Amino acid sequence: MRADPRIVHTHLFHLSYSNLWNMVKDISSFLQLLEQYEIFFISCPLFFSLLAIFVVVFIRTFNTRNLVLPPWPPKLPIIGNLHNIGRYPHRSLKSLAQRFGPLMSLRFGNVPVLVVSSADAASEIKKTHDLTFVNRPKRSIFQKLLYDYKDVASAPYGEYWRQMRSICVLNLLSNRRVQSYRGVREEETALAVEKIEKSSSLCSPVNLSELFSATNNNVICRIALGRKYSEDTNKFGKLLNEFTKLLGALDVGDYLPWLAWLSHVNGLHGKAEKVAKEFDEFLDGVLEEHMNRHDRHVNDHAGIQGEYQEDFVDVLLEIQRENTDMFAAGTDTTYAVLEWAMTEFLRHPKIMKKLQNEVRNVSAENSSIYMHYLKAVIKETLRLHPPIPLLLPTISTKDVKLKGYDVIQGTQVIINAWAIGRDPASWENPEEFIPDRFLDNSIDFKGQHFQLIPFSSGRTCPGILFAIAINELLLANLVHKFDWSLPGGAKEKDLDMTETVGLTTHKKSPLIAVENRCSF
Ligand code: HEM
Repeated sequence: MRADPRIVHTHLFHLSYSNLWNMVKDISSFLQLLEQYEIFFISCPLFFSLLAIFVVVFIRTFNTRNLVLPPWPPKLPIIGNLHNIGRYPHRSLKSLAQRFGPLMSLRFGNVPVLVVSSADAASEIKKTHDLTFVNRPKRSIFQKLLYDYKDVASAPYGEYWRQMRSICVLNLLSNRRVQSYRGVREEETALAVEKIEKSSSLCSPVNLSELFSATNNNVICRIALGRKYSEDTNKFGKLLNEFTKLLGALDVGDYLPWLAWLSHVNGLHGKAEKVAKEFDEFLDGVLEEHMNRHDRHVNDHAGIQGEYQEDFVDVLLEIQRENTDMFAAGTDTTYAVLEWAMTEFLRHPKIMKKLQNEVRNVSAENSSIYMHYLKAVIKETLRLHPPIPLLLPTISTKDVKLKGYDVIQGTQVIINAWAIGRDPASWENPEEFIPDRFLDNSIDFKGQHFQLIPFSSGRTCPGILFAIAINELLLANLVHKFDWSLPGGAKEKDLDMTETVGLTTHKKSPLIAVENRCSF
């Protein structure tokens, strides 16, 4: 099918007065965004002289090919559509897609970008053209933080990635492995419940965000690194936090290589190098501890099966150390689900009651099989609040036709899972939190149903089972043992739903709740 000839890419600018005004607004939000990354000084005269030179180069570059590109919003010289990203890219891109369609062509600096905002289009990318879009774009921050793209998440598709990925899936995150971590999950959940009981006995509010993050960190550290690092909780937690924040930071040099120096001047690269070094030192300590433990075990138990239990690092030690950092991907994302689920419960007490009825009536042995409503609640939370709303970007390795449009080699692909989860074409009352919508169908998040892809599809997340196991257990325990309310008699509508900025989205202000009897 031939696409609408009106969108043939022959003109550079289509500016009406109204979209000129929108652009002015967008540019001011772009400047705010830059300010956030401390590069507000780009307004220096040097920048504007370079700008003039590149306007000419830009226009020449764009007018060379006659391609049928997906519809696009107006672009600015040099920066293209970088000003359209806004503070919350998943929200800004959804609004743009409502005007320009589920396949939208943008340009971030020099880089062509395809934004995908419907289940149907995502399925084309992830199913039909999976191999064309399986690679990740190179990003200098990833290079600095992820051992020159050696970790599973950023490694280029190929033999090395396949090996790392299969180690992950078979040895660390398989169903059998995840089952074997059950004891750790249960112990840490019991400790979390104990903490809440203590606070409740004094009628003190509970900082649920902090509790979820700490419990999840403890579970992951015990499984991944062999022990808790709670004595270093603040240090390790802060480091992880900075690590994930940096992964989501906008590095202008990735899109405009001639401006790469800005990230040196504004300290972004310096920060990345510092965090990478600190992470490295932390992991050195973990590895040394493991090697000593392993040697001691071999000496003490020569040939006898002892209590020594292999953790992730032991397995990874046999291969390479670079992959330990993938747990940064697991911590932040997993606890975000708990935080948003509890937030939605506090806004929808009837839903919390319905889940309580279910968990209070199911026996412990059957719990994971029969808790249909709990599973529905988790799906609904992932639909409305996917922890990585734009998934991880990929890049096309060759020119390809997609629904009649040209996608050129080197195009970065952003799949807006957040927008897809709220698409009225797939969901009735898409903005409402209604777990019941999952009770009479088999829609799941494992990558087969493209209307719900918080873990992506194709090159999907290998940590799904791991994440769901801890989420189900902690959530079930929290509503089984306690009745929750907002502190000080606050109403549901008072709950602040503002999100954090970055690769993963959390609630910006911590979620504080109290037991019902202490709410006034
Ligand atoms: C609710 C929790 C989680 C969510 C929503 C999530 C989501 C994602 C997403 C969207 C991707 C990118 C897939 C793509 O677009 O290509 C990803 C990749 C990945 N995740 Fe997760 N994740 C979660 C938990 C975990 C956990 C617990 C682990 C490990 C313990 C983990 C390890 C990884 C790894 C290693 C990758 C890279 C896979 C590859 O590129 O081959 N994730 N995850």
